[in-house]
Amino acid sequence: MTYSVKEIFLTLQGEGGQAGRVAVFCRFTGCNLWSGREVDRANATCQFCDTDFVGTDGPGGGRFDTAADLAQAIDTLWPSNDTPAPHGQDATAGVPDGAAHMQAPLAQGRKLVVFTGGEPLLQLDDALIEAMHQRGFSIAVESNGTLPAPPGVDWLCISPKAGAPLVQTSGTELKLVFPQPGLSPSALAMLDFEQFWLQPMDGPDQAANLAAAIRYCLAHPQWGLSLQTHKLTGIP
Ligand SMILES: C[S@@+](CC[C@H](N)C(=O)[O-])C[C@H]1O[C@@H](n2cnc3c(N)ncnc32)[C@H](O)[C@@H]1O
Ligand SMILES: Nc1nc2[nH]cc(C(=O)O)c2c(=O)[nH]1
Ligand code: SF4
Ligand SMILES: [Mg+2]
Repeated sequence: MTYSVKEIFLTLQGEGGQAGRVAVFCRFTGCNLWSGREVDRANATCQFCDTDFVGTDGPGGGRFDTAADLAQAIDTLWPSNDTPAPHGQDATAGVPDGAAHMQAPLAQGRKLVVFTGGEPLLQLDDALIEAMHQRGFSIAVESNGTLPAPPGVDWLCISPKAGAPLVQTSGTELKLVFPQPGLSPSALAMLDFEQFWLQPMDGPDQAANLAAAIRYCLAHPQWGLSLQTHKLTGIP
């Protein structure tokens, strides 16, 4: 399996229930709901995408022939931690990388990779999940929910899109870009997720979308507000 990757970068998770956490982002090339070309946007199933996922020319991007090669490239970006943690505790001290996933999967301080795209479930497979776990990473995924998630994902974020079939109806967090004509939060509220977020649609109507999302959350407390904090802070 060859993996096609737009970019790999270290940043803070900007969105959802893990906002603020340090993570390596691996952005796969390609999506099943839009070609990524501006000439195709108006006819795409998903028309509001804020991301360039075309090609392999971003920082750290490229084609990786094996899961081991891609896992190594991702691991290289995790900051080497030579500063002792408080109280002499290191979350991973004495834990061989191969056994690190026996710890609480999302424990703070653990290595974290976020697979996104494009649509990561077009490429993420068992071999890559195994290779990341072997290196001590917890695995988060940002998906549009049109494809089934493989087992072993530690944090699964599903962001459904109006007009696209929702196949993956369970996960950790459901993060709905809001508003989307034809896809009401009430149609998703009974699905099997631990957290429910409204994320205001970025674009020309961002201010109105933010106000509408806040109003909806205040009236429907099952839902919380997810801000794209990386855009507020100016980080990738
Ligand atoms: C670029 S997508 C890639 C992952 C996957 N294809 C998906 O759609 O979930 C990453 C996240 O950004 C969200 N997103 C994309 N465009 C957005 C926009 N204009 N405003 C707010 N969120 C957006 C998506 O819904 C998704 O949660
Ligand atoms: N900082 C940061 N957080 C993010 N959370 C989801 C993102 C994505 O594009 O999938 C994203 C992103 O692009 N940057
Ligand atoms: S599904 Fe995700 S990556 Fe694909 S076009 Fe929509 S927001 Fe962008
Ligand atoms: Mg993004």
